[in-house]
Amino acid sequence: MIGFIGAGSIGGAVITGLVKNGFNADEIIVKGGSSNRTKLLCEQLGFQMVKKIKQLEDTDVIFIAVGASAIDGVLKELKEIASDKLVVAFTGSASVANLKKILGSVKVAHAIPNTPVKVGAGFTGITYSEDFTDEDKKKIGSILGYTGQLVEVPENQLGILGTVAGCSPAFLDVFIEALSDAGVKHGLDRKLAYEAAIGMAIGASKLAKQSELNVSALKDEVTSPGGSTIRGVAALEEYGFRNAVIKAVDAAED
Ligand SMILES: NC(=O)C1=CN([C@@H]2O[C@H](COP(=O)(O)OP(=O)(O)OC[C@H]3O[C@@H](n4cnc5c(N)ncnc54)[C@H](O)[C@@H]3O)[C@@H](O)[C@H]2O)C=CC1
Ligand SMILES: O=C(O)[C@@H]1CCC=N1
Repeated sequence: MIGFIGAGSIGGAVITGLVKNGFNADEIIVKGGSSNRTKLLCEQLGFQMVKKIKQLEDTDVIFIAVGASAIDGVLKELKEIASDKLVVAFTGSASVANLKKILGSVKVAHAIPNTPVKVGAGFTGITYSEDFTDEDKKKIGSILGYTGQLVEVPENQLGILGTVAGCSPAFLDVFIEALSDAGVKHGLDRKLAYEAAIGMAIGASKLAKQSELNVSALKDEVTSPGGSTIRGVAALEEYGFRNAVIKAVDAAED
């Protein structure tokens, strides 16, 4: 059995990704917050819902998906039942050291998933406490593997990995929205503009993943000499697109 504390944006996305990609909902117990969001998700997915953290006693892995203001209270309650469990916190501001400070000898991990976990196409960075065995890591991999890629990194790289993969779905969404707006400005139907922009993002990402060429060379393949694309690329440079992306990552990191 696995447990979740918090089923908001990222908790709900991970639970959805698990169930929609074949993880048995009967093996998931969720302790949600005060809104009825967890209840609505429960009606869709069919996991077990509980009101108190101590009702997660029969689980062997617990995922914490609450924000920074709630985590200390959650950890203090969790400590009473967590001694034999693996605890993974998604909370951005958490750290292995801070988790250990409250949970003591409990094995803990800090992970930053991204919202595409919801459709099994996520990218999750994870750092384990030193006492995690290979078997423990395999167990976490066998669960989060249902939601996409899981990559172990040292904790000093988890923050920036979480920004590049975890915050950036929002950046890409802004790009897709802007591209669609531009299509509409030039006369495209709104629905078709979204379909074209999203279809392009999926296709170009698939090509970037599968091709032996790097993204710079893939860009070169689109820019015909004297053609329209290179004029668009030059305009992106003129308006500081590349620098805007770097500044967005700087801002998220700060
Ligand atoms: N949204 C995202 O894409 C990602 C978020 N994170 C991190 O995950 C954390 C949560 O973020 P979101 O899901 O976006 O926020 P959210 O506000 O959507 O979800 C937090 C949930 O925790 C629940 N909650 C609060 N106290 C609780 C308690 N005592 N017991 C049970 N549930 C409780 C709230 O009701 C809420 O539904 C943040 O620290 C964030 O940095 C990490 C990776 C990605
Ligand atoms: O915005 C946030 O703080 C979280 C961390 C990664 C994605 N969302």
